[in-house]
This record gives sequence, structure tokens and C-alpha cells, in this order.
Amino acid sequence: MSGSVPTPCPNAPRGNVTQPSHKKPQNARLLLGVITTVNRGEGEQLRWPRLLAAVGAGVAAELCAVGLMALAAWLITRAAEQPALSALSLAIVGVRACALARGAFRYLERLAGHDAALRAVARLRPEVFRARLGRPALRDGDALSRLVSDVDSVQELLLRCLSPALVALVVATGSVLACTAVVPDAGPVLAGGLLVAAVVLPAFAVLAHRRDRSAADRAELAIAAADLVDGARELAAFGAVPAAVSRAERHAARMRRRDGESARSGAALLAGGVVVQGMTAVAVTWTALLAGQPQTSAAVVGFLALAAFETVLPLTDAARRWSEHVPALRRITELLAEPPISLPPANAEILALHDVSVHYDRPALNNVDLTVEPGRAVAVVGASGAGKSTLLGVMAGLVPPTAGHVERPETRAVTQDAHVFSTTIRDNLLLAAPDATEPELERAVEQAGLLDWIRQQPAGFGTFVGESGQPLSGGQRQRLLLARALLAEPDVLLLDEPTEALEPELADEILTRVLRTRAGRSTVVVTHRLARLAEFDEILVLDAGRIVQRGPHRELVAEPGPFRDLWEAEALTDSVIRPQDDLRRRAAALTGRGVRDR
Ligand SMILES: Nc1ncnc2c1ncn2[C@@H]1O[C@H](COP(=O)(O)OP(=O)(O)OP(=O)(O)O)[C@@H](O)[C@H]1O
Repeated sequence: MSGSVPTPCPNAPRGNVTQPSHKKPQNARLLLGVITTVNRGEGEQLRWPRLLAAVGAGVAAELCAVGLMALAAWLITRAAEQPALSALSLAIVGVRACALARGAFRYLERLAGHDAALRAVARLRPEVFRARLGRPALRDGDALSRLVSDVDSVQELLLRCLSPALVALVVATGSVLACTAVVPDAGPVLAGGLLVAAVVLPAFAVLAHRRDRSAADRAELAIAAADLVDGARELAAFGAVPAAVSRAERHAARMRRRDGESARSGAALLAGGVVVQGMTAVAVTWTALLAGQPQTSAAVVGFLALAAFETVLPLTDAARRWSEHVPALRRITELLAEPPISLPPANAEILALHDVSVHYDRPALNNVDLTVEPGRAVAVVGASGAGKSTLLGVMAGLVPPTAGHVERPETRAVTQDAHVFSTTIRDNLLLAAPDATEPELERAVEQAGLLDWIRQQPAGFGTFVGESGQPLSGGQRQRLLLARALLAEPDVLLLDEPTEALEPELADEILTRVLRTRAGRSTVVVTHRLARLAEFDEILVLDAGRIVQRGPHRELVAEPGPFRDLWEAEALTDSVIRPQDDLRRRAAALTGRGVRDR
């Protein structure tokens, strides 16, 4: 693996790792599980009462709506009989009260519901980010944005699925009971109609969503569009723009077609709901009349039925949303269920590996025994894939060994995939030593060879870098990461090809400075470059996960063996490449352009 520190069992997604087998829990249990997670611990959190208060207010608002319709129906039919006004006054007040209360309860429902959902999301987000800590980096933007949108899905599920479902359940039951109380024969008719709207139509919506491929099409279109934008230069250079554009157009056309199909099936379900609503209201009224009930009662149950459906019909949409958001819920649940990763704490004064092995799908490190005495400088060399980064990862505690054990003092590693945060240079550095003073910052960046460049920036240490800041060259990035590790003043500094992106002279200069200023700090450097290894106390030569040779530079070059082979190979390459480099440097000097970073 080139450079980045790999992560084997128990948490790596690759290799011979046995993944924990997650039995798929039921969807409703998923949501309950997530709500339990956000209910854990102290501080600001979602409390069940908030959610129940929202549901309670929603029920009250919907019951007011049903009551309003039923009272209005009674009022109109009764008024047609022209009774004394006093006989209607209670109903008039009731209609007014229901109308006012409905608005007030609706407002309370929104307030309590959003409060509960936002608290849930605020609580869940750090839990999810914490659970991601230490796991392999998410390189693809889609996975990264999903990490954010998955948590938003929980808000959607609470507000647009769970809460409406609970409200509909209570209001539908209440409406059937009220209808039965007024016209006993009409109760079962209403119950049947509501069941169709609450169960059958949502089931169709779920089925339609399962068959709907528009989400996959949308993702493919996004990928094609990203290729068009990010790869515009290469596509133009290879004359491949028309082909790429027509591929994106094909995705767009397919997505339009699918969107049309899904809009048609949604509209059909909506229309189906309205038909069921109308037919049930007619059937309920008819049943009441057939049962010999007065017209007033028939009108009341008919309108009551109409109003009850207003609460139940949105369940079709809620079911579609539920199907849309459940995969996000599943991802969150699986992430939270994984055992937390934490770096093992320092447990010794001296770094020592005892019979350490690391196995992925095949061995990466075999029975390594090694002690790094305080203050020693050790270089690790070997062919690509020999296990250098894995060894460094084990030393840093980033890769747990599959066999053997590690004694480790305080270490800091600069891995190839170490992250530059999207903030100022200063904040990136202070991550390692929050109390570092300005001179300490300057000393660290000077050792890492970045001070001159920082001084040239108008904002100096306040220059924004990272994703949303100033783009850094590979060499500047490596030097910033090196300075950050130096600032932490660890007992053991572990560097994985720390200057690979720099010109050889500058790389040597920086490495020499880092080694000379090490005092009591041990330094282990993985490197492909063998030129300056005489500065190291010991060189470890790795081959196929084993230490095949070790010793100081002068001894290793004096005897035939793997190191001398590597050394001679590099000398041969240098004799071909160096003259070209010199030429390039002279040309750069003439044109006044720097060539320090590769
Ligand atoms: N996460 C992983 N899962 C499976 N195999 C892995 C993983 N990480 C590394 N390997 C394998 O382990 C072996 C050692 O990899 P490692 O990255 O330690 O080599 P390296 O000497 O640092 O290589 P390079 O010089 O190219 O960076 C390689 O065969 C690699 O394919």
C-alpha cells in the first residue's frame, strides 16, 4: 500500500478481517435505537417528553380539525331546520373554538417537534463523527456528504414519518370511536376506509419506491457531471468531451424518465387516496341513512369521515419518505454499533515490538522484534509493499498487531494520509501543542523548512489552508505536517516518507535538521531515498514483512546483501536522473522559477 497507514482487524474493511456480522434489525427498531443513542448521556438532548408533547399537540390539532368539520356539518344541517338561535349557539362557539385551538395546537406541534428533532440531530451528529474517528479516511465526496445528510435523515424520519404516523393512529382511532358513538353501523365502514388509506396505500408507496431506480440514476448523473467538471482538461486533451457529454446526457434522460414514472405513480396513489376518502365518506353517510339515523347525524359522520382522512392520507407520503431515509438510518446504526477505535495509550518508556505480525488477506509483517532506544534514529527501507508503512503504523498504535505485542512511549506519526485541517496554518499547528508560543511555532516550521514560505504569505501564520483555503503543494503540505508533529515534542517521532514530495537537496537538508535537533527523541523514518542514511544510527531493511538486514549504514554498504542491491540500484538511477534534474535546475535559475518542490 503506498504510504497511507493501513488499518487491519478488527476494524478495517479490507484484508483478512472478520467483520462483525450485523443482523439486520427491523426498521422501527433502528429508529428507536438511534433515539436511544441520542437520549444517552448528559447535557442537551432529545427527551421523550418533547417528542410526545409534539405528538400530543399534533393529535389535539387534528382532533380540533375533525371536531370542526363534524360541528360545522351538524350546524349546517341543523340550521336548515331553522331552530332558535340559542339551540345553535353552543355549536357556533364550538366551531370557533376548534378553529382557534387548531391553529394554536398546530403551532405548538411544530415548535415541540422541531425542538425535539433538532436536539436529536445536534446530539447525534457528534456521536456519528466520534464513531468515524480513527476509521479509514473517506476519500469520496459522496460518502463524506452522506455522513452529514444521513444525520439529517433522522430529523426527517422523526418529523415527517414517526410523528405523523403516531398522530394518525390516535386520530383515526378517535374518529372511528366517535363515529361509532353517533352511528354504530358506520364505525366499521369508516375503520375499513381508514385502514386502506393507512396501510394499503402506504404499502404501495413502499413497493413503488423499492422499484424506483431514480436515486441510483441521480448518483450516476452526479458522477458523470463531476467527471465532466473535474476532468475537463484531460477530456479536452484527449478529444473525449463529446463522448463524456453524451454519456452524461444519457444519464440525464434516463433520470428524467424515471422521475416522470415516479411522479406518475405518486400522483396515482394521491388520487387513489382521494377516491378512498370520498367513497368512504359517502358509504358512511349512506350507512347512517340506511340505519334510519336523522340527516344531522348522517352529515356529522360523513364530514367526520372526510376530516379523519386528512390525517391519514399523508401516511402514503410518509411511507415513501421512510423508505427513502431508512438506508441512512441503517448506516448510522451500523456505524454506531461498531466498537469504538481509540489509539492505545503510551505504556512504556522505550518503543519495543515483540514478535509482532500483521495479517491482512496475506501477511504484511512477520514476527518483527525490535527495540528503539531513546534518542536513536532508525531508517526503514525496502521495496514497495515490503511492509514499511505497516511497521510504522504498528509503532504508532494505528495498526493493531494480529500477533505479538507492542510497548510504546508517547509517539507522533506523520503518515502519508495525515490531514491538513481547513483552517489557518497556526490552528493546524496548535492542534499538536495548544499552548505553543509564537517562537515555538517558528522553530517548528523552521526545522520543517517552511518558515520562509509562511513569511512570504500576506497573512503569515494566519493563512487559511486545507479544503477551503490556499491550495498547498505536496511539499508544503508535508512540511506543515512535519512541523505539527515536531511541535508535539513526542518521545518517538515516526515519519512515513516525510519529504518525498521535495527536491532531494531540500529533503536531505530538512531530514538532517530534524535528526540533528532530536536530542533525546527517537526518530523512525520510512524512506525510499538511501542517499543520507549515514546520519541514522540503524537501518532496517524490510522484505516481504520481515527484517532481512539491519545495522548502521557503513556496515550495510560494505557487505553484499539486499541493502547494497537497493543502494546500487539508486546510484544507477541517480546517474541517469540527476543530470536531468541539474539541467532543470539551471533552466529554472535562468527563468527565475523555483523547482524546490517536485
Ligand atoms: N488495509 C490493508 N488491507 C489489505 N492489505 C494491505 C492493507 N494495507 C497494506 N496491505 C498490504 O500489506 C503489504 C504491506 O503494505 P505497506 O503499505 O506496509 O508496504 P510499504 O512497504 O509501505 O509499501 P510502499 O513503499 O509502496 O508504501 C502490501 O502487500 C499491501 O498490499
